[in-house]
Amino acid sequence: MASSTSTRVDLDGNPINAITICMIGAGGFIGSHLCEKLMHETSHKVLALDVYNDKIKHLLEPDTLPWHGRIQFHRLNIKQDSRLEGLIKMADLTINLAAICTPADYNTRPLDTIYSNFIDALPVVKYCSENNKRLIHFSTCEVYGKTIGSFLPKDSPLRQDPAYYLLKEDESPCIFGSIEKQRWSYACAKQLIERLIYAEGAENGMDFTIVRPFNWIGPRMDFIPGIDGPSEGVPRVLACFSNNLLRGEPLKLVDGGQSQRTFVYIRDAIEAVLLMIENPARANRHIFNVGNPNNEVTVKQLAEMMTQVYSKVSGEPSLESPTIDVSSKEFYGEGYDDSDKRIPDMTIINKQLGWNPKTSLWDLLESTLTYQHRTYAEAMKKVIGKPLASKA
Ligand SMILES: NC(=O)c1ccc[n+]([C@@H]2O[C@H](COP(=O)([O-])OP(=O)(O)OC[C@H]3O[C@@H](n4cnc5c(N)ncnc54)[C@H](O)[C@@H]3O)[C@@H](O)[C@H]2O)c1
Ligand SMILES: O=c1ccn([C@@H]2O[C@H](COP(=O)(O)OP(=O)(O)O[C@H]3OC[C@@H](O)[C@H](O)[C@H]3O)[C@@H](O)[C@H]2O)c(=O)[nH]1
Repeated sequence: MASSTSTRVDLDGNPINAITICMIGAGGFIGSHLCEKLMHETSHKVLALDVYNDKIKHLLEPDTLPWHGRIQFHRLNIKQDSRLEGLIKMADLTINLAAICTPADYNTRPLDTIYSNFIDALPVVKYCSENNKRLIHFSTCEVYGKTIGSFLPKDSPLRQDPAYYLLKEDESPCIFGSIEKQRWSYACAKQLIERLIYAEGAENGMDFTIVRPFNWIGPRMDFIPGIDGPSEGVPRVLACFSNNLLRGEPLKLVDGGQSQRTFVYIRDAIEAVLLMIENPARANRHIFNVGNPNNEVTVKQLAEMMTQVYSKVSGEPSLESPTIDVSSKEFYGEGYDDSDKRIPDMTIINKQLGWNPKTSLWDLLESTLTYQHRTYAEAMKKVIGKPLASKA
């Protein structure tokens, strides 16, 4: 149930007034969690824009929901829809989440990736700037690319020095591979739109906040191939590994699974976004890393942990050989490349918003894989036509 605005205050003790938010890409993974949070815990209104609404249907129907009238879905493609400017004008704040953001697309559909992450975001920035509207734009940790340390010899002690790997919003360079490594089409398009937004702030006084998510994961992320997405589709790693576990097949480790990632629970990350929404004076003109530096693993370790957790929550024994190595060329095709290591520096978000993530990797995997099992195990059983062991 929404709490009344008079009882909620911002970080400086001022009452929070209800606003209208134009959320583009509201039907996706992050958007669905943000809409849920806004409906359950605030009095803000949401104009939810997307081409799909499956992940927010539970918030839109039936009319008897306590937040009825505070969320309105507009099915539109921002590539070509004259309603966009009007909807941005109706709102106090625009949040842009719309993007192609699955690595399997970056090297195989580089044009769509660049158009989606740069060209299609241009009118959103323009309408916000021209109409003096605040913009929260979703960028990515991928704008950092590779760490400086990755260019040092493998046995160099400097690789252990945070100066060579810690990713800082206001200091770290953006290091991408060569143009034929089309993996970087996404990071490069995101970097250019960040620079454009920053320039709108500097030259035209636009109020903006840029978010750089570091591998946010949780329920409703992407799709399970052959169940609620194309059988030949390749989602992000959480859904790829969930799919393997649901099918009882080995998890595929791209190039041995040696890349490192830090994973943050979606619910923790959404807390950070709500702080940005409700504390504009502290969030405007800032770029924020949002991740959990304490949850670092190699992809191989992630696979091992997910195998253990899934066995616990499903009651099914794990395979004798739970993982299998696959080359990146075989898995993603020509032009794939990878970020070696991603640890967010938390100084700026701590200082401006006092935010810290709370959930350990084990705990977030336990709640997420419980959701995956509950949501997909029965459907998967039908697809692969073999009965699953019931939970002991
Ligand atoms: N999830 C993460 O860990 C992560 C990490 C880094 C960056 N990001 C960024 O956060 C944003 C949201 O990511 P997500 O994980 O929720 O992805 P998602 O794919 O689940 O959500 C994106 C949504 O945007 C919509 N969309 C795309 N193009 C559109 C268009 N032309 N018109 C209307 N709607 C359109 C899609 O239908 C989808 O529902 C993206 O910008 C992504 O680059 C996410
Ligand atoms: O089945 C798989 C899937 C993925 N992987 C590996 O797992 C790692 C993570 O892959 P993900 O698909 O989650 O995507 P990445 O972390 O590389 O990029 C993501 O980062 C931030 C966002 O901008 C995007 O959501 C996406 O680009 C990569 O090293 C990838 O090669 C596997 O080893 N096996």
